[in-house]
Amino acid sequence: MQTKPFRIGTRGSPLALAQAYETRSRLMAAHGLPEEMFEIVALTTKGDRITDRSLAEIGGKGLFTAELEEQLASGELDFAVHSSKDMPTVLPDGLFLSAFLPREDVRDAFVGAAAPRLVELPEGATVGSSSLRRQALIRRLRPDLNVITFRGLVDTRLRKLAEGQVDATLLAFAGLKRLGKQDVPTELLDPRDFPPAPAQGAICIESRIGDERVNTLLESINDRTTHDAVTCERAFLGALDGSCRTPIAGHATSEDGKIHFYGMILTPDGSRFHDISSEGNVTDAERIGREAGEAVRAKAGTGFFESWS
Ligand SMILES: NCc1[nH]cc(CCC(=O)O)c1CC(=O)O
Repeated sequence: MQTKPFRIGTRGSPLALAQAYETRSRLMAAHGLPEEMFEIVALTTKGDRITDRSLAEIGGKGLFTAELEEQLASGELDFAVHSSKDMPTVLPDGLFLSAFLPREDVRDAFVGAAAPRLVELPEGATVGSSSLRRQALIRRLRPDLNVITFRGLVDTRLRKLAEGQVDATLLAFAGLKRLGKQDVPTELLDPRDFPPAPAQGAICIESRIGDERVNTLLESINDRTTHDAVTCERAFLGALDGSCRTPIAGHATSEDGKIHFYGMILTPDGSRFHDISSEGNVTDAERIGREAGEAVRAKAGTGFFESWS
C-alpha cells in the first residue's frame, strides 16, 4: 500500500467542495482508509472568475474544467471531482470519467419570492437564471415572464432573490441538498414539464486512462445505474451540440436492465421545441442517447439550429 496521499482536484466553490468531501468519505468507507490518505486541492477556474456573463457567452463548460484537467494530465492531481452536468461531452486525450456517485434528485427547484409556484407568478414577474435550458423552459411555460441572466454561487443567487433583484429563480435541487439547503425550494418541478439538464444531479470523477492504482480505487465507488443513465444523457448532448448555445434537456432512468430516455431541444425563446422518448437495454446506453439526439436533430431540421445562432 502506498503512503503518499491521493490528490483530489476540485473547484473551490462551496458546492464543489461539498462534492469532493462526499467523494472522499465514500472512498474512506469503501477502503477503510484514513482521511490523511486524501488531500483535497481546490483550484479557481476561469468559469469561477467570470460571473457577470452567461456560460454560452464566455465559451461554455470547459471553463470549469480546463485547469483541473491540465493538472490531471501533468500528474499533479490523481483525480478530479466534478458535477457531471458541467463536463464537456468530449474530454482531453488520456482522461475519462472513471466513476459516478449515486445520483441525487435530478429535479430543478423553483425558489419563488413573489409566489411559491412557477405557474402562480404574477404576469411579467422577473425570473433569474443563467441556464439557456431553464430560460427556454420558463419561456415555454410562461412567455409573459421577464427572464434575466443571473449567475454566481448558489448563495449569491439566493441573496439577490432575498434583496428583490428578481421575483424567483431556479436551481438544481441536488446542489441545494448538498449544501444543506433542501428547505429553500418552494416547488420541485416535474421532469416531464421541466426536464433536467443532461447529467444533472450526478457527481463524477475524472482520472487518467491506464492509471490502474487510481482507477481500481475509484471503481469501488462507481454507481452502475447512474453511470448508465448519465452515459445515455451525455451521448444525447454530444449528438446535438458541443457549444452550449442550444437549450437541451435530457433525462434517463435505468431499471431492471432497461433504460428509458426522454430528451428535448428548444429555441431560446421557448416558442418551439422537439422532444423524444426512447428505451432499450442498459448495455446500449450510449447508443440510445446518441440515436435519440440524431433523431431529434432530424425532426427539428437544420433550420431549427440556425434560426438564432
Ligand atoms: N452549472 C452550475 C451547476 N453545476 C451543477 C449544479 C448543481 C448540482 C448538480 O446538478 O449535480 C449547478 C448549480 C445549479 O444548476 O443550480
